[in-house]
Amino acid sequence: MTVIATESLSKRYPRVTALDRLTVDVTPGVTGLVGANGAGKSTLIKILLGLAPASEGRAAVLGLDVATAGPRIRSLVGYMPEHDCLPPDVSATEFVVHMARMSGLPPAAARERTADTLRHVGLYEERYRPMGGYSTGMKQRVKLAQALVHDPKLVLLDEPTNGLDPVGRDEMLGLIRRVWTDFGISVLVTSHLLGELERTSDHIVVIDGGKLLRASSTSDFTKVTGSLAVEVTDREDELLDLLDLLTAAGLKLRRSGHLLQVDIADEDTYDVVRDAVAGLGVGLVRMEQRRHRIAELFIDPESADDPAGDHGPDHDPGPRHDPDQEGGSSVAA
Ligand SMILES: Nc1ncnc2c1ncn2[C@@H]1O[C@H](COP(=O)(O)OP(=O)(O)OP(=O)(O)O)[C@@H](O)[C@H]1O
Repeated sequence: MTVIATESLSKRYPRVTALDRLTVDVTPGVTGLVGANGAGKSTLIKILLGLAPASEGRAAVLGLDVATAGPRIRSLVGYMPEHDCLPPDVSATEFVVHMARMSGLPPAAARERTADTLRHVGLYEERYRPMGGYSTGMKQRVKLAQALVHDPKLVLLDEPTNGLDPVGRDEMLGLIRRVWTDFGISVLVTSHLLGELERTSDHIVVIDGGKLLRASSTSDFTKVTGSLAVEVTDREDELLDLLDLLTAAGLKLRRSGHLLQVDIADEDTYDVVRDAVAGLGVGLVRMEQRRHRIAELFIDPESADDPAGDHGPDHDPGPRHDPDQEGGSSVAA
């Protein structure tokens, strides 16, 4: 069963091709749509809601054709827009009740569902105050609540973690995960940060320049690109002992000079490597988890015989560190 299916979907503006023959299926659960700014994420969402026509190709949401069934789709789907769009003089309760009424809920049901969804997103006393005085995190929560209030089958969340600090981002990602696990509402969530979507999503779709780069389950995704870089001091005998021990422990690894790149099989991999290093008394220079880089998404692991060779010890820039976005690896250049 698919909740979203697109077939050779294109959207051309006079100067830009925002979507370029995108064919992708999204199944129930949480799906992360990741791409740099301008990759075409918001354009895709607008087409899926039936708010913008495609230039070519087809798309269906919950089995409904976006070209003909826009109003029906919008009654079954919740949408959280990217930008700040909340009226400052209105309280969260008033606003979400209004959105529920717009979706066709009768007054009593609208009030009840509003209270439930605002509770779910963690807004309590503040819900009666004008939203102009809210923090970014509170505004994002109200935007999530209004997307959920009419009990949709699917929600489309456009950059819900935008502008949040690391704690706020983790809380938002936790809420999003629970939209699926607690309520069974499927989620398509966009971000330019691959790392944060990996933790939240069952599936990941990566687009770049409007084209599909990759679509797979998150576990396949991390299996392919997750690796530990282990750099040891230049004692060849120690290095060989470590290689033997890790291979005997069933780990897959590649060697490039004094750098071992160990595929992360599961959460125990780190401990196995650490214990082996400690047990042998090998001099360890560094050990760190390689973050994803968008370039790596192009590498087919079956055909790349020595990925470590591309990023040898002298060239490996190490994990991408984005000071604003701690904990996530950015796919933006
Ligand atoms: N109405 C429009 N008219 C012309 N060009 C547009 C329009 N909307 C989007 N674009 C262009 O289409 C491309 C894709 O934009 P889109 O907003 O879908 O990207 P995005 O992945 O959502 O990025 P962001 O996170 O920055 O919004 C961009 O080059 C953008 O400038």
